[in-house]
Amino acid sequence: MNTLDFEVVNHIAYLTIKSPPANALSSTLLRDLSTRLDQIEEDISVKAIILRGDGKFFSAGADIKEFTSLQAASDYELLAKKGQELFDRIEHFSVPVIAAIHGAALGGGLELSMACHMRIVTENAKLGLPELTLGIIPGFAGTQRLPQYVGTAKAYEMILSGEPISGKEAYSLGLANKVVDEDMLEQEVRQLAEKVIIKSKPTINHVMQLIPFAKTGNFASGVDAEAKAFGQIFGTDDAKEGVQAFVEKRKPNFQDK
Ligand SMILES: C/C=C/C(=O)SCCNC(=O)CCNC(=O)[C@H](O)C(C)(C)COP(=O)(O)OP(=O)(O)OC[C@H]1O[C@@H](n2cnc3c(N)ncnc32)[C@H](O)[C@@H]1OP(=O)(O)O
Repeated sequence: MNTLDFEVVNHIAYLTIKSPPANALSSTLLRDLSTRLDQIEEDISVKAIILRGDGKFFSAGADIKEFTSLQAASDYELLAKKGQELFDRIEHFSVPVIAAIHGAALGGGLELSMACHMRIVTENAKLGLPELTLGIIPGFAGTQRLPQYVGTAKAYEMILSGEPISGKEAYSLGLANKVVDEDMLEQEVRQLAEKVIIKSKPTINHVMQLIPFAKTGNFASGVDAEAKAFGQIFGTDDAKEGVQAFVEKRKPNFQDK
């Protein structure tokens, strides 16, 4: 798989988009990403994923050059559906994905990062949905996810003007969890992942299932699922260990079961 580098180190899967010059999201890259997710799902040791871009950018979006090979409206619709399904899979993945954004996350690149669970950005990164500038519209769920993060007024402005915002502004709007200097990005993202991987895997998995209920606005179903999961988690060895460790004033030793 040439479009993505992949390695697992200390419970963290590193997925690095490697598709020069702009890390455009070609159909090959999207397929490779899906295959890597399959692989990660099989690897019970993985407790966090870091998604990043090699070279100058995180990703400049869908591969504009590939668009010229498509003809019918149904071909474009299928392309959008495939991207949407993959990003939906990421949003509902059982392991958290942290996007490390530098350079640019534009169009499909921003849409991909918005499907991730957390984003750390560099101050000068450009984040935007410039599709209208190309005479097209966002197709990988950008019209739906962007307002969830920045509110509808800012989403209208960003999509209709086509102008990107900086990493600094993305953080101030709540689109990013943290803004950092470019030379600190790798370290900051790893430190966040390290805070996740010391947790018990069943607790991570439950949270990953529960938070998406909040996004769909289905509060009643969400709290119902939360209560069931809360009941289940108390049957695990790690819950017993975590509570016991608190009482004994020591750090827990989780076994991920
Ligand atoms: C459903 C989803 C839809 C979409 O995502 S539509 C795509 C939305 N994205 C965009 O419109 C972004 C387009 N790209 C840019 O605005 C700029 O580029 C950048 C800001 C990312 C970088 O600007 P700079 O540093 O000046 O570099 P450069 O010379 O423009 O680009 C370097 C090379 O990268 C190719 N490239 C850039 N973006 C894409 C892309 N999205 N798809 C395919 N190729 C891309 C260029 O053509 C060029 O290539 P060469 O060196 O061969 O001329």
